[in-house]
Amino acid sequence: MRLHGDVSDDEEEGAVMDPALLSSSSPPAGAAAAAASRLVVGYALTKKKVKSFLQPKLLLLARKKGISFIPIDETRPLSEQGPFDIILHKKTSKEWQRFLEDYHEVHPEVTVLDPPNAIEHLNNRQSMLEEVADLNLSSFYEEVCTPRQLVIMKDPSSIPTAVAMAGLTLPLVAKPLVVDGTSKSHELSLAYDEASLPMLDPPLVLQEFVNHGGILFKVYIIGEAIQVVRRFSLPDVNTYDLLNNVGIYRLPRVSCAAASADHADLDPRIAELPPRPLLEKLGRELRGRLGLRLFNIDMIRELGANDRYYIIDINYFPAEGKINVSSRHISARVGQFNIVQVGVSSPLPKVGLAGG
Ligand SMILES: O=P(O)(O)O[C@H]1[C@H](O)[C@@H](OP(=O)(O)O)[C@H](OP(=O)(O)O)[C@@H](OP(=O)(O)O)[C@H]1O
Ligand SMILES: Nc1ncnc2c1ncn2[C@@H]1O[C@H](COP(=O)(O)OP(=O)(O)O)[C@@H](O)[C@H]1O
Ligand SMILES: [Mg+2]
Ligand SMILES: [Mg+2]
Repeated sequence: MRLHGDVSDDEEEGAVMDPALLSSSSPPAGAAAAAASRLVVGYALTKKKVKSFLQPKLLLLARKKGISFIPIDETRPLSEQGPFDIILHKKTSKEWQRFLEDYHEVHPEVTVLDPPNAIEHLNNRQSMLEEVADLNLSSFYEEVCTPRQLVIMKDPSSIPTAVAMAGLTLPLVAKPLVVDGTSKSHELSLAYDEASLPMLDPPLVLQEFVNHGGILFKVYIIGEAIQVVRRFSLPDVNTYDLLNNVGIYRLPRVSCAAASADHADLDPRIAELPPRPLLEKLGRELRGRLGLRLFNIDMIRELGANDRYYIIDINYFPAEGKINVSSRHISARVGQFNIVQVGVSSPLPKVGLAGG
């Protein structure tokens, strides 16, 4: 049963080493490897994700801990595969969601990472940020909010009036409303003037651009573990830019392409990481509210307001492989399982400051 609507594997480039080949020294024997394991993780991921996440070092380390990763065959019933202790997935189609929920009804003892109905919240740029508004951070000096934004479902000609009614301030970042793993869902634009707004293509979210010194914090939350890295972001927009630019500007894939800024020579007021206790509280709150254990938060600090942070994006099961340190350790604890301690060297591609 080929599940439609996913970013199908056939579209992905490149051959991928089947991790099951690594789970035993003898010829590939997923079942035998699984039988010898303390913990069996079935996974349903695109080839791109397998390549970026299930790196050989992770698999060998997991194997030492008695953990094996077994690919799920989406053309066969899940109940005929396994048995699994954990199912790890990043698939968005409705068929897959039903497939997994039916299986989990029969096998409630299997940990699903993460429940599809929880992941669904992050597939929409409005619902993904709704929980942020209700965060209880009263015991913190810092403020964490989201930029003011407006959802436009259709009728581009209505955008200028809607923006004026909402009192949004230009420039505005236009983002596709739906996030579905395709590159189209990452096609962002920057709108400088009201007259250009009808050129946008709904459904979209229009979000006020917040100057933040060109540095973004990517906060990875994996179970109770938290890892934060700096990335180059879009440059600030000043009054001169606003007065001398009109139109809609397509933005590059900043968060994917951005190189690490962890070792860049930056103004400490811009580069200083958010306070650890704040990130830990954010992690706890959002894990509980979103019902997720594998996600990351894109966070910026308002330029000149050292204690005001904005969460602008939340991603499910993002590319941990881009966490930049010469080697990184993430300990992921899920429920009663301690999945893996990951030590992987992951040099980052060097790119210039994005955004031009
Ligand atoms: O949204 P931003 O902040 O850009 O972060 C993206 C999203 O998490 C992507 O997932 P999605 O497309 O589902 O939102 C993810 O693609 P994968 O999950 O396919 O890896 C990218 O990984 P890389 O493309 O490997 O960088 C990661 O950089
Ligand atoms: N409201 C905003 N203010 C300032 N910069 C923003 C804003 N929204 C997005 N950006 C910049 O654009 C990048 C991509 O936006 P994001 O919402 O993370 O989309 P994606 O899901 O494609 O990563 C961010 O990493 C940040 O650099
Ligand atoms: Mg992002
Ligand atoms: Mg995103």
